Amino acid sequence: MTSVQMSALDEMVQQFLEHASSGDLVKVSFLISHSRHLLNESGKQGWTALMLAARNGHYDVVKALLSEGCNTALTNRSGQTAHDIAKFWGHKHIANLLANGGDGNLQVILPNTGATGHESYFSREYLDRLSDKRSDSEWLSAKLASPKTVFLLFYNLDPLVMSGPEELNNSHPKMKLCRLGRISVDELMKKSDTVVIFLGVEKEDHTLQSKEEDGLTAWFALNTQENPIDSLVPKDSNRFFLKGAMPGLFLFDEDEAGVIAQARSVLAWHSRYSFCPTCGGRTKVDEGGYKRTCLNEGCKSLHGIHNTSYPRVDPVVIMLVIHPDGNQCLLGRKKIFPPGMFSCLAGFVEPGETIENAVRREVLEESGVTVGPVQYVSCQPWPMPSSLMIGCLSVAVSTDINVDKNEIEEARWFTRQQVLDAIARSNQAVFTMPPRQAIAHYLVKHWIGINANL
Ligand SMILES: NC(=O)C1=CN([C@@H]2O[C@H](COP(=O)(O)OP(=O)(O)OC[C@H]3O[C@@H](n4cnc5c(N)ncnc54)[C@H](O)[C@@H]3O)[C@@H](O)[C@H]2O)C=CC1
Ligand SMILES: [Mg+2]
Ligand SMILES: [Mg+2]
Ligand SMILES: [Mg+2]
Ligand SMILES: [Zn+2]
Repeated sequence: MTSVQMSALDEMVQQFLEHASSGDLVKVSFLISHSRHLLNESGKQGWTALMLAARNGHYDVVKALLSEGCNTALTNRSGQTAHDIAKFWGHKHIANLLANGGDGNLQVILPNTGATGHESYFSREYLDRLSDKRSDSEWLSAKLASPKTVFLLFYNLDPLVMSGPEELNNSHPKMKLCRLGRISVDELMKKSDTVVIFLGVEKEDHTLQSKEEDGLTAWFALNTQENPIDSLVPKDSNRFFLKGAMPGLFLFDEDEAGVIAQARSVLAWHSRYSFCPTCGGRTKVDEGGYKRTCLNEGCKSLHGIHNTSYPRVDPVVIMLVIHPDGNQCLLGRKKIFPPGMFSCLAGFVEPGETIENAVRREVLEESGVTVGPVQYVSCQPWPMPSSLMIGCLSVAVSTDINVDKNEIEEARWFTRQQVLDAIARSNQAVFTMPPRQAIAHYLVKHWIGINANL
């Protein structure tokens, strides 16, 4: 090698080390992609790029160097590894990343155990779904005729309710579902456009009464296209259809919220899928309302398993993104949110996508922030119309925000103190939280709980 070539190489090493030291991820990545041998090169006093990035707290550069497979065991002339250096200079997340070979943030910022067992609003299973009875038409007919059976009525997906005696949040009356008997819905059951679905049986009611009667109290839900209030018997002026999903559906107790989540999602599916999605033919309702079977004998949907024949559930990821410093979180607001409210970012999982990748993609699309580790926390059925909100915590590896204005009006990093102020609704609060019934509210509180121990 000539001295000219030597000096060109030295210069490249020098530049590479400088970019690592100043945290220029783009240039570091570019140089590695052209000259991988640079990864473990050292400069003055035996300092490598990894050590320099660790010294100056450049998390994303350290992460990139690790992912390229750089040697973490190298020491400088003082005998320090990059891990020793990060620890010494107080860069806790980088020290942890180096100690754990790439996923260190999980230990520092996220709790050791992911799933919390938290019960979200809309998630309580008040009824036993008894899915094996859905295909037992004799049993279903007996239950539909029984005076003990409970019928819930929906008109265009709005539930029939009565105002409860208690007040919620001082502004909204608490709602109760009207539990109708067979006689009240007799006329409606005869109408061809009324959809009836079997919800399940009351759980605590399993005592066998006689050989003919199993003693189970069954619940069904009906949806009608025309306002049936005048045909209900007996007349009761306290009953009304609760219009719109928000905030109406948040006003029930936890038992009824769970029943509504199940009933409304299945009824919404029927109202949107009256015809066969495969051939456009007419369908009939089967399996207690949990299947629509195509009436066209030649239809492909009659052979094999077809998800078009069953009620759909759309998975949505909803995530609280934590800043690499562990003390801020990323929240965004859509135009339709009430003024001042910020919430977790969320988005539909796409076909062929993992939960983790959906979290990373949606956060990047909506805010421009890159996410590293992702951890599942808790989930929530969301019957508007039929999503499953999959709640995650995740850790950002970049911090610049670049909002996609089509989806989000604004996104910001909020400090722990700002979040605490918002939860406490203090005068200092710079934003308002989503309501307690939304999983976003829980995710934020969950993070605050974790951080309190840091
Ligand atoms: N429980 C909670 O705390 C929160 C719940 N949400 C819910 O999460 C859901 C998804 O959040 P977004 O930000 O709207 O998702 P998103 O960020 O994926 O954007 C929504 C857009 O994606 C498209 N899209 C893709 N797949 C879709 C599907 N299966 N159904 C409908 N649209 C689909 C549509 O163009 C839609 O406008 C919404 O239904 C929203 O109500 C959102 C925030 C908080
Ligand atoms: Mg999106
Ligand atoms: Mg979104
Ligand atoms: Mg999306
Ligand atoms: Zn068909």
